[in-house]
Amino acid sequence: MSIEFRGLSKSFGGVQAVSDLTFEVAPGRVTGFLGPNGSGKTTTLRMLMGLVTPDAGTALVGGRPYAEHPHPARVVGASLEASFHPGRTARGHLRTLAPHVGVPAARVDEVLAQVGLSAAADRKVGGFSLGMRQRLALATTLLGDPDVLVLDEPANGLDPAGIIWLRDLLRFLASEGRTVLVSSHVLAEVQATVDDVVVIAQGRLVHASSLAEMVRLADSHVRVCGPDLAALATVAQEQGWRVDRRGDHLRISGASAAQVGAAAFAAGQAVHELTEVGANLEETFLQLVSGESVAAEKTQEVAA
Ligand SMILES: Nc1ncnc2c1ncn2[C@@H]1O[C@H](COP(=O)(O)OP(=O)(O)OP(=O)(O)O)[C@@H](O)[C@H]1O
Repeated sequence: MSIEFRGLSKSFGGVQAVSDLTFEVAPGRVTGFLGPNGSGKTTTLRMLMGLVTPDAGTALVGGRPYAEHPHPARVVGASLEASFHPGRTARGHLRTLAPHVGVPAARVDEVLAQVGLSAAADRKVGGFSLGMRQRLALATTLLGDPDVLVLDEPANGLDPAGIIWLRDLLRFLASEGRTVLVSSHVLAEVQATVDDVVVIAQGRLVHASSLAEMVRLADSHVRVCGPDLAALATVAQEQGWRVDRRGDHLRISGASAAQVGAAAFAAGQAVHELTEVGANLEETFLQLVSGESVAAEKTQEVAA
């Protein structure tokens, strides 16, 4: 079940929170919805869930507005409005929700186990850490076994082990064919989790692609040195890789260090240095959201 945003706009007083936003979120993949603080992520997700009325445009899940699904909570699990009564236990909180979602009480213990909260099931939520609250919020979204998960900053408050756990869970849920949309203001936080990225700034779309394509945009390359740079350049060009000569080394794009090393070895060319220079994704992300022209031009190339 895909999510579709078409020409979505919303302003609050004089503030244009979301402006003519159009993008799609595919099933079976984890999509990162990224943008700096105040860029309009939460407002967009709230419009998807029918909590805010757009000034223009549509936000559809599986081809219709969220509220028009016969059992909406069985279709979309969203962590936007997660609030817990501090005096209630984790199990009690989920048991209260179960009838509204339309699932039997037995489902509660399943989702508590899924998020690693079985041992804390009968503890009061008021005493929960931020990470435990995040897990409970996730349990809430999973209650209706929905096809679509919409998670607002789910990694907030999780420790490193918790972040790895969340990554594995989200990847598993996507592998089951679910649509997983995860908002974050830090690309690095979701980089290892997401398949696709949607970046917004000041309410506008600035980039939408697979993560792989964004890595290409970030221009990762292999740095190679050797006694005969001209011969090494010819070897790389024959493989169809892009080669730039930079002083005492070559910068080769479109290949891994292993591929460059193997090609040089096959051609009998000595290599003195072979370094894979990782894509600086965070820098690309910051360029995108600050609207720097270089990144914008590159984005248009990708879009074309
Ligand atoms: N109910 C509201 N009334 C007035 N202004 C609002 C309201 N909701 C959002 N805004 C404004 O709209 C803009 C976008 O806010 P939004 O919360 O959607 O951003 P965000 O990308 O989710 O930010 P963050 O990462 O900080 O959560 C901000 O300028 C915010 O102040």
